Amino acid sequence: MAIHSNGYQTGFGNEFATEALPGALPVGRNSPQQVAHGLYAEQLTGTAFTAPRHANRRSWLYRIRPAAVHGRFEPFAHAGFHNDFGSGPVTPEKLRWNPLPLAQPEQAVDFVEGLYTVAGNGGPEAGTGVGLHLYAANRDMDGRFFCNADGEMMLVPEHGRLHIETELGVLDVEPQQIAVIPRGVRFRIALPDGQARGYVCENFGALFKLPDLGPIGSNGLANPRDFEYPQAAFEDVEGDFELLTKFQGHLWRSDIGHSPLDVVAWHGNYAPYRYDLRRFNVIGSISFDHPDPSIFLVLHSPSDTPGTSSVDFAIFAPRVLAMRDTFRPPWFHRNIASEFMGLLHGVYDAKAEGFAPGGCSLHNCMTGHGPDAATFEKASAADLSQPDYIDGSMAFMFETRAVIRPTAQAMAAPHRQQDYPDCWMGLRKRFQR
Ligand SMILES: O=C(O)Cc1cc(O)ccc1O
Ligand SMILES: [Fe+2]
Repeated sequence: MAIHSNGYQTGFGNEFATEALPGALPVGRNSPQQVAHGLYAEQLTGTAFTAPRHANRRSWLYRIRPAAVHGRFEPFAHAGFHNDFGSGPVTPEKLRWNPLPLAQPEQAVDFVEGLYTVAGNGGPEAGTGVGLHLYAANRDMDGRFFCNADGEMMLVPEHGRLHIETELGVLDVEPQQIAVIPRGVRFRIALPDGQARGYVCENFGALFKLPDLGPIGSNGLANPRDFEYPQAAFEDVEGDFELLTKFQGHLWRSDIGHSPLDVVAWHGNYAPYRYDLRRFNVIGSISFDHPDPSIFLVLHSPSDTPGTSSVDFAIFAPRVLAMRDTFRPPWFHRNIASEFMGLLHGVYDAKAEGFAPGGCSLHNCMTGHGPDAATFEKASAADLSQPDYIDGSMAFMFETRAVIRPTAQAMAAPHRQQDYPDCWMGLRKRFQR
């Protein structure tokens, strides 16, 4: 069973129209008395009906059976994937993890089974915050579909491609590309390389959007036309399938006698999309000093406080550092925001070693951090007459307004680096009167 991509349409949040069978989309109305080809019309809203026009997101789906047609929900156990970020004490310690081990051949694990919750804040009930998860999988979702009613999901592959079949069409992504699947959209993931590993940000707050550019002007950072949305693609298949739904932090299952990937045509602006991080137009200092990493913002979910995001997704992409009389890597700092980082490729410029592709780190609110001792020694003696070319490296950060709470399983994980804080202990006193 596989649905092939019918290609993409471009432009962040555009009003798209796509049909996999000619004539399937109604013209001039959304809900005619009879839809062509005997399809059902169904609306999917991602914002309040009355959200301002510029922020309003909804799509009309023309499908073989409405989404309501499936068996009864019952709880589905998945101990590793949840939104239980706890309410007790949370350590201010600097934390780092080695990559989650790849799924082992003796155990077949699909994308959903392979989800592992590292940390998070807020939750689906609060309607703000994030769930931060990893995945490690080695088999296709077979006869199983997934849907997240708690938030949109940003998938950030680090190893292996993902073939993501959704109700609205297919997204193919490889490491250094991301996919965003809107809240409520049903999907199935196949692994063309047989192995996959990466990160997931589950966004409980406002939908991810592109940042305003202010004095940067009308171009730069992630450009809207580089966001790709699928053309409609469907299957007409019956069988004994399973629909898993994440609802209020827990998984539920129901039988479904047909594939829910049966949307023949759709139109609207609420749809899955992909973006290639290598298309990010990096802007930085061309005189002196290292700017704040907000300059590297790809997408953000705003909070109710102007200028303060619920979550920012920023990337550290290949770039040239030519600043004069400047300590070029990230400075030492303590921030009000909390920072969860991952590495997709290469070496991150603030950490000489120990931060591996597939690994992650957490520096919470006001926790002092910055370059490790080896990076500091190197960069404070570097020859600044030449530019530094940061090539072949891609790191990212989910930065949140609220403190990020690591899960009990992440704190106890064998792949947690217990000695991580030691990487700063070699920063000796340099002071001289
Ligand atoms: O801690 C980090 O490595 C992320 C980071 C990078 C940067 O360039 C400036 C601030 C910051 O938190
Ligand atoms: Fe930081």
